[in-house]
Amino acid sequence: MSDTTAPIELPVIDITDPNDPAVGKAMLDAAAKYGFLYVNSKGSDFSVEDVDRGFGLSKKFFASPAAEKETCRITPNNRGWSGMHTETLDPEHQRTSKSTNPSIINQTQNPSLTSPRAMNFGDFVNGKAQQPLPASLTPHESEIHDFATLCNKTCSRILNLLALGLEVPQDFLTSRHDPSKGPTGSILRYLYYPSIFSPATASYKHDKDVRAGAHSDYGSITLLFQRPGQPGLEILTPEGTWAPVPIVPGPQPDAFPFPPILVNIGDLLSYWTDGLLKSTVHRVVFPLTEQRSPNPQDRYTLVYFCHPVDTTELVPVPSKVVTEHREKSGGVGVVGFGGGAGSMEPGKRPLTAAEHLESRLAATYGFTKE
Ligand SMILES: O=C(O)CCC(=O)C(=O)O
Ligand SMILES: [Fe+2]
Repeated sequence: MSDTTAPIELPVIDITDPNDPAVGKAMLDAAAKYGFLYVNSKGSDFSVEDVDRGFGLSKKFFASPAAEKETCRITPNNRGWSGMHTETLDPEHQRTSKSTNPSIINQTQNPSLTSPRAMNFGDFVNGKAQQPLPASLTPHESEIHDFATLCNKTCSRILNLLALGLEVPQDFLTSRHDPSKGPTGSILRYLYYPSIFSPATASYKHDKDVRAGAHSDYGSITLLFQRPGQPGLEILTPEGTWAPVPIVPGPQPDAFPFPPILVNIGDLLSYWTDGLLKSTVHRVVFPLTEQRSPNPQDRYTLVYFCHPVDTTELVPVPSKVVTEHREKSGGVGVVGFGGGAGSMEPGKRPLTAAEHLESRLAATYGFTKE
């Protein structure tokens, strides 16, 4: 299942009008077929400057001294900085050696492991981060908060359109993702992947090593901002091959003010819709095209993982589209992690969003709640 095939062609959806049922249908179809789609940057809530500023802050952070980053090392609430070797996204394949013993690969001191450098920001309260910020970012707290707020606004458009496609009350999803109603698991994340030519990764091979192991995301939807000339994302197709996702789709790269925002469905929304919406496995590699480029670049991405308010109960979505899917697929099968919301046992209370997230984080970081 490790062949890399032709790049995948995903639809680009214009979300300027979040109340257009035809757009809602197109959004739902893409989410059900691929689990991935692009949102046209033109109809999003972001200006070119907003996105440039976000990438500028990320670069500033990753260029700052390690001792400064250490002051905000990642904690069990998933906030903070992780250098290499903290995440175990896909322990089977995330290695350079041929060893197949996961207990060896899983050791954080194993120098052959690679994982992205990341900085995670959780909810802001009244514009204030609820976590230590490093010296490089303390003067920029309000800009980081503004970026996260824009992400949440764009997610609201997308969730509104998905609700239209699902034919449920239009605010069914947005009202459950409103951070003013309480803490959420949402995370804004800066990511940095050195190019295969950088000293940190020079011994790596494009066909053996990955920059971020195969995984699915945990939340409802994820926004991914990418820069031209910094490819690497691949998604697992239903045929079991890896398909690269172009940064700018289509024949006219200049058609967009900045590269379209890549959106994908996470495990929670897949669980909530009994697998109708797909939480597609993806990974980040050192692409061959990039290695052959005369000017190979490090890859920086900005990611926003949108989660519901923690206390949201993941009751079955009251959607006839979901019900039809459930009936057609012969009941709820294995959906993400722990079955689907529709397989709730009588008399048992539904899982909350916070419980769903906790179970996924425990699997990735080995964190367990006391
Ligand atoms: O940086 C990327 O391209 C993807 C990141 C990603 O998949 C993640 O952080 O979950
Ligand atoms: Fe991901």
